[in-house]
Amino acid sequence: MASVEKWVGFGSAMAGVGLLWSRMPEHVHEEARYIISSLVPMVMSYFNPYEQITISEHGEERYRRNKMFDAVSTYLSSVCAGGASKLKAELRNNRKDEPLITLDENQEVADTFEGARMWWRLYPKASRNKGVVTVSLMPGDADEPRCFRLVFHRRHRHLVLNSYLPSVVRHWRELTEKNRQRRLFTNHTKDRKSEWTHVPYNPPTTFDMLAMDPDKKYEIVNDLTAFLEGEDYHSKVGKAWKRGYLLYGPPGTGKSTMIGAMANFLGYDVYDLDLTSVKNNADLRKLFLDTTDKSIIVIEDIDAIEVELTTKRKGKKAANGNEINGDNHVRIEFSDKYDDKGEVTLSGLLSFVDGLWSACGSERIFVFTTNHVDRLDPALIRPGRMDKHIEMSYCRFEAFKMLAKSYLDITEHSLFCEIGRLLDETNTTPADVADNLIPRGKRNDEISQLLDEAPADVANNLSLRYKRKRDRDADECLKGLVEILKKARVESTTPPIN
Ligand SMILES: Nc1ncnc2c1ncn2[C@@H]1O[C@H](COP(=O)(O)OP(=O)(O)OP(=O)(O)O)[C@@H](O)[C@H]1O
Ligand SMILES: [Mg+2]
Repeated sequence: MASVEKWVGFGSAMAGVGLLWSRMPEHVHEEARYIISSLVPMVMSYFNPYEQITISEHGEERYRRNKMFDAVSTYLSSVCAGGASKLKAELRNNRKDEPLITLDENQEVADTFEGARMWWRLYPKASRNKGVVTVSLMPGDADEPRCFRLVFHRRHRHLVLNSYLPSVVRHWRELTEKNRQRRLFTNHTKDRKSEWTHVPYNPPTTFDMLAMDPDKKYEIVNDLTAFLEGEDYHSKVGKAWKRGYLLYGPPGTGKSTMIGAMANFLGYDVYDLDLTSVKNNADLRKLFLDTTDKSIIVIEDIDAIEVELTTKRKGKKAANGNEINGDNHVRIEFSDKYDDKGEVTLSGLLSFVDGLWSACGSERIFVFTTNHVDRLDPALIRPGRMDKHIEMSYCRFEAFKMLAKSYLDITEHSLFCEIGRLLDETNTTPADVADNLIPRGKRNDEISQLLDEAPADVANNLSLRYKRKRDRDADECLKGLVEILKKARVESTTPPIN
């Protein structure tokens, strides 16, 4: 009975409120509605202990990709996609045959971080105005982009914002760095503007395969390692984090091969700058500013580039006394100022190597190559400008042994002594030696791959045959090399007939 009375009382109270509401003026209604609508979420959140963070595929500027979205996507693929029942697979454009596994839309996965449980869900693209036809000039403008939603208990808010999300980003950076497809850029002119285009870049050479004096190689690898770890050092001494290498030596001694080995060692992209298609210093500056950090900027055959440069000191002499101006090879000349209207100047180029503009961007390696170091303008090679001058020289015995290991898979042979002597008496390039170490028929590295993949009994048999073939190849190639070296020795000692 008491409860019926209570309900009757509640009903008449509500009727009273309704009467009061109907007598209120319209503007009071508006205000009351506003207060109620802002109170509802507060009340809801009081009872709902979960909070959420939305990470949209596009940032505030709608056409810029939100890197946090990519970070989460990569993180979830590697860390907790295994818990989801629907995944997507995609093959990336690099040499690895591993598909990239990502979370499918509307899938939820759970993750645990420092004991806190969180849930991720990928929401698909949604139409912004359901049932309304929108006309947009921009593709995708009518859609809400895809987004990840992270839900967690509010007591973990601090942990999520200060530790969990930063760790997701860190994880993403490490993974992308490891799996990144390296690129080879080159500049060209389009609509009278210089720009970079690129192709995937997987240089085949590593420092192990590079045939050169082992001490010199060790020194270069050490130098690059110190560079990689040099962030603190460079900021402590106030130097831009960059390094310049000048590689010089005759054709075929491995200068370009060394650049590939450097790119492999550092994991950097390579920008191959063709100065002849750069109009002026302003163009050059734009190209430099368009390069990314962690890159090698290469100018090959710098002595041979006929860049018509604005000259303030015509008739200047190079270190060897050659007249630079008018010389067939070197037309890089001095300008004391930047010349944006005219053409590329040496000072314009050097301002990026160690001038004002060199501080823009970090972790850059500059590599200049030349066949004629003596023809270069002294300004280009003065001490401190190019940090290291590396001579790539003719093939001697130590370098030959590295080539024999890479090409023939041998570390000793009865002809080694004779070859060593002949190499000392002739000036043969590693390219020429390497040319003579290529066996006919199936290549040895292909065979050793077959060996890896074959079942044990087949492999044993193959292995014997492989060793016999390798020895035959080595005999044949080394005998051929001896003949070639003997011929080269005779030619080098015979005076030319006038
Ligand atoms: N030091 C070396 N170690 C291993 N292979 C080498 C070496 N030098 C040359 N080669 C082989 O010879 C080929 C030509 O060498 P590379 O293009 O690096 O010479 P380069 O010094 O850049 O010549 P150029 O001055 O003409 O540009 C390479 O593809 C490589 O196979
Ligand atoms: Mg080269």
